[in-house]
Amino acid sequence: MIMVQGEVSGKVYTEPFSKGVLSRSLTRAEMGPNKAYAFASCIEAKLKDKNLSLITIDELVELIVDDLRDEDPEIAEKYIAWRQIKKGTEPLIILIGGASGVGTSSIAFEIANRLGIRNMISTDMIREVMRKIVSKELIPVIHESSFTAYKGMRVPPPPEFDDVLAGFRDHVDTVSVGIDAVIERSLKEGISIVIEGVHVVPGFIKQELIEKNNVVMFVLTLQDKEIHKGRFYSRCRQMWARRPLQRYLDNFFAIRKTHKYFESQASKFDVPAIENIDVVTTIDSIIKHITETYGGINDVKK
Ligand SMILES: Nc1ncnc2c1ncn2[C@@H]1O[C@H](COP(=O)(O)OP(=O)(O)O)[C@@H](O)[C@H]1O
Ligand SMILES: O=C(O)[C@@H](COP(=O)(O)O)OP(=O)(O)O
Repeated sequence: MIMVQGEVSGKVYTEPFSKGVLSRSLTRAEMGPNKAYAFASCIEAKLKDKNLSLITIDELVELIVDDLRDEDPEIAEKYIAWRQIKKGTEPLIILIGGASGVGTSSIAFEIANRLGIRNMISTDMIREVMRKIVSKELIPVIHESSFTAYKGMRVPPPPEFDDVLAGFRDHVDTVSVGIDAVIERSLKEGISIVIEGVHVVPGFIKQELIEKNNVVMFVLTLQDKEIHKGRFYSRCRQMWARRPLQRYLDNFFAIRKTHKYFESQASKFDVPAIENIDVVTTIDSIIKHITETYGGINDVKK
C-alpha cells in the first residue's frame, strides 16, 4: 500500500493513497469523472513503478501537476488554483449577491462544490428565521420580497427617493444583521461557507468583516434584460419549484431597479461584478479572483 503524508495544523498524518480522493479533486478542476479516474489510476501505477511506500502531499502534487501539464494545461492551471485556495490557513467566507433570478443560488452551489466547501446558506433562509422572530407589525419590510419591500414601509419615502430602492435598502439592511451573524459564527468556528442571495449587497455587511482577506464578495449581473427574464422561466420549469413565475414577471421592472443598484454598489465598494451568462465562465472568474486575493495567504488581516 502507498501511504500519503500530509500535515494539518503542524501535525503530520498519513493515509492510504486513494484514486477516489484524487479523482474528486481533479473533477473540481473540471476534468470529466471518467478521465479523472483514469488519470488517478495512471498516477497510482507510476507510484507503484517507483516502488514507493510513502510520498508527501507536496511530492504527490508535483507529480500530478507535471503530468497534468502534459495532458491538459488548462486543467493543470485550474488544479493549481484550487490547491492554492485550499492551502489558505483561514476559513473562507464567500458572499454571492445579485438581483432575484441572476443565478446566485446556482453559482453558489457550483462554487461550494468546486472548492469542497460543505456549508452554504441562502439569505432567504436567514430572512425566514427573522420573520418568525420579528412580527410583521414591527418590521413589515422583511415580510415582503426584497423588490416589493416598499409596500411594507411604515412611512413612505420622500418623493425624491425611488420607492422600490428605498424599500429594498430597508429590507437588505435588516437581513444584513443576520448575515453578519453567520459570518461572525463561521469565523469563530473556523468553517468555510458560501452565503448567497439578494441580501448580499456591497455596503451593507459590517465593514470590519468585509475587510478581512478571507471574506470575499461577488455580485452577479445580467446586462441583457431578456436573458434575465428567461432565468425565471427556467427556474419555474424545475419540478420542485413552488414560486409562481408570474409574480417575478409582474415585478420585473422593480427587480431590474435592484439589479442596477447592485451594479452601482459593486462599483462604489470595489466588489467584482461578474456577468453570469455561462456557468463555467462565471465559476472560473470567481475562482480566479479568490486565488488572487486569498489563495495561499497565511497572513490574514484581523
Ligand atoms: N450561468 C447560467 N446559465 C444558464 N442558466 C443559469 C445560469 N445561472 C443560473 N441559471 C438558471 O437560472 C435560473 C435562476 O437561477 P437561480 O440560481 O435560482 O437564481 P437566484 O438564486 O439568483 O434567484 C435557474 O433555473 C438556473 O438554473
Ligand atoms: O426577496 C426576494 O427578492 C426573493 C429573493 O429570492 P431569489 O429570487 O434570489 O431566490 O425572495 P422571495 O420573496 O421571492 O421568496
